[in-house]
Amino acid sequence: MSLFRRSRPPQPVEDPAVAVRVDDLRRDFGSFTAVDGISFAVRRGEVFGFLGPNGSGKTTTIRILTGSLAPSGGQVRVLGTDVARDPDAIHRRIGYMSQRFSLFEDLTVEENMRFYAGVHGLSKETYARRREYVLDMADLRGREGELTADLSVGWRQRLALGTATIHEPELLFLDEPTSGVDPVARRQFWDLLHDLAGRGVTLFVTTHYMDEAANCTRLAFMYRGRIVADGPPRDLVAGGTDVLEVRCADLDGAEDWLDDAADVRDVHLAEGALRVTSPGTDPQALADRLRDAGYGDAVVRAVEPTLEDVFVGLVTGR
Ligand SMILES: Nc1ncnc2c1ncn2[C@@H]1O[C@H](COP(=O)(O)OP(=O)(O)OP(=O)(O)O)[C@@H](O)[C@H]1O
Repeated sequence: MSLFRRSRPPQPVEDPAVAVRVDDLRRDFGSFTAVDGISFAVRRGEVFGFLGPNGSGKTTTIRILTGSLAPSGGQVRVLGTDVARDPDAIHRRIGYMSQRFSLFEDLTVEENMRFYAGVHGLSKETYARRREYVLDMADLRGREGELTADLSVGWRQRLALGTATIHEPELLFLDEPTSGVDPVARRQFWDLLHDLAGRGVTLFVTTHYMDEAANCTRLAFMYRGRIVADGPPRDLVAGGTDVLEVRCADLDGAEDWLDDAADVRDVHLAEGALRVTSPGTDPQALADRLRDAGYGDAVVRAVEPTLEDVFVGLVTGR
């Protein structure tokens, strides 16, 4: 054993307003690179949406940020702490809610809350106070003794949020927290998230739902291990290429025809019209081509892109 402590490289002075800072993060699984040199920062108080198709590297990134997986390269600082050096220091200050809710189905509501209070070492007094908060927040008062398995998905989801925040974390990671939940429960859940954000909790959320993405203050979009777009939702939409909307009687036929057109990146049906991603294509020129192809009644106009259009454009353009 050396008598001298090995000197560590000096740590950068962290901006206290930054909750998460990721620099050139990389994670390989064998010869496969799941996270390919990403960099971004999340400011305290933000509702940060981390988006991307299945397999793009979101969960891998969250596992690294929460200290449960080691990175292959790069730096990660969470709440000013180097996660790789001191994972325990951040565990007390962060919360994590996965899409599987991490609840014990054969325990009651009360027992689940008490279990997570124990995991985080809450005192009796703190637990008594937090228990009241969770019961009110999750609308579970009177159901303390019910088996978790008997609760509806929406209630289980709110209980999972309560157990993930029982220790009052400063930063909460939510990995697809609303998958499999009906639209009403999803909206109620987002109300709870906004309430948490209003109390100063930084939220780091992954979701597949674009309406939820629009609730975030900032978004990063992952694709094949890289961040391909980053910014407030409004800026991302404003920076997107216009989408062409096509209306005609035979939408199925027109969709097939457009699918085969070389300059069309994406076409899909939404709300009774076709939305066509085809950067640089003039609406009138497309209407003429559709008419020549036998869709004489086609009306084409340029419309504002939605977030979904922007991301479809990013993915199909690669
Ligand atoms: N332990 C592992 N061993 C090998 N490959 C892995 C491992 N974990 C993840 N991967 C691969 O890394 C890629 C990224 O996975 P990850 O779960 O991070 O994606 P994701 O964006 O979270 O997707 P989803 O939305 O489906 O959860 C996938 O191709 C996945 O198969």
